[in-house]
Amino acid sequence: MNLNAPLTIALSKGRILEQTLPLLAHAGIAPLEDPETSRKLILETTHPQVKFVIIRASDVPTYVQYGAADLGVSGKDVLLEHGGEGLYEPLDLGIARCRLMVAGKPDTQPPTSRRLRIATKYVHSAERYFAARGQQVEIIKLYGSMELAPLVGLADLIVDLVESGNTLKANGLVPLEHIADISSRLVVNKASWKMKHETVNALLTLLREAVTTRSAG
Ligand SMILES: Nc1ncnc2c1ncn2[C@@H]1O[C@H](COP(=O)(O)OP(=O)(O)OP(=O)(O)O)[C@@H](O)[C@H]1O
Ligand SMILES: O=P(O)(O)OC[C@H]1O[C@H](OP(=O)(O)OP(=O)(O)O)[C@H](O)[C@@H]1O
Repeated sequence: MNLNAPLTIALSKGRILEQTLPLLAHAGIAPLEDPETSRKLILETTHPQVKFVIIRASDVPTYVQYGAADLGVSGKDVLLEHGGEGLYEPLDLGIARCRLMVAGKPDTQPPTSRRLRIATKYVHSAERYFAARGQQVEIIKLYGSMELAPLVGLADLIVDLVESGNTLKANGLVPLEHIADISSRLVVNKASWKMKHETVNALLTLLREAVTTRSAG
């Protein structure tokens, strides 16, 4: 790929990196070191104009919003929380697919003397969802292991990601309501989109092609 401007791409370790690397490989871009084992946070790639920055999944929109990275790959769950300011979201990569759901114990009854308590990492999505239904709830912000909250009486329900349902099942919980289908998106800094349009567009075309080829295969 012929790029006439340098590009920084923000990626997070784990499933996003694992599933994005084959798509980037289609564009001739591969890291020079294994990002899963390297301690480096900035990685050179096989393309002299492209580097990766390796950050937490929930930090990707922030790096891209402020232009510290031109592009990034971010779960729609994270983008819904971030709000999408300063970003374009031109391509659904169709990876890291799951659902954002309300879940709880199968016999959950709404409390009579207080508001329903919802434990979640997804505060904004949960607030929007229950507000749209006219339900007054108390949101309890957690950073992980949401499934524990209903088991120990911290919350009545949780809002979390569900893929196979195994995590819920292992903890005696059931999915109750579907909030949103989630997949990872290519995000682009708005200024980079304008200033480096030709370069960003060249990469976007190749990634779109990789996504289409993979879906067909
Ligand atoms: N079980 C799952 N199946 C499929 N996709 C998932 C699953 N869990 C999370 N995802 C998607 O993958 C993205 C990255 O998840 P990952 O577990 O790598 O990071 P994280 O631990 O949620 O993020 P952070 O480190 O910022 O807290 C999520 O934002 C979501 O879009
Ligand atoms: O329905 P399942 O297939 O069980 O997947 C759902 C689980 O996956 C995610 O956690 P993950 O495994 O990514 O751990 P993390 O939240 O610590 O990153 C999510 O937070 C759920 O706990």
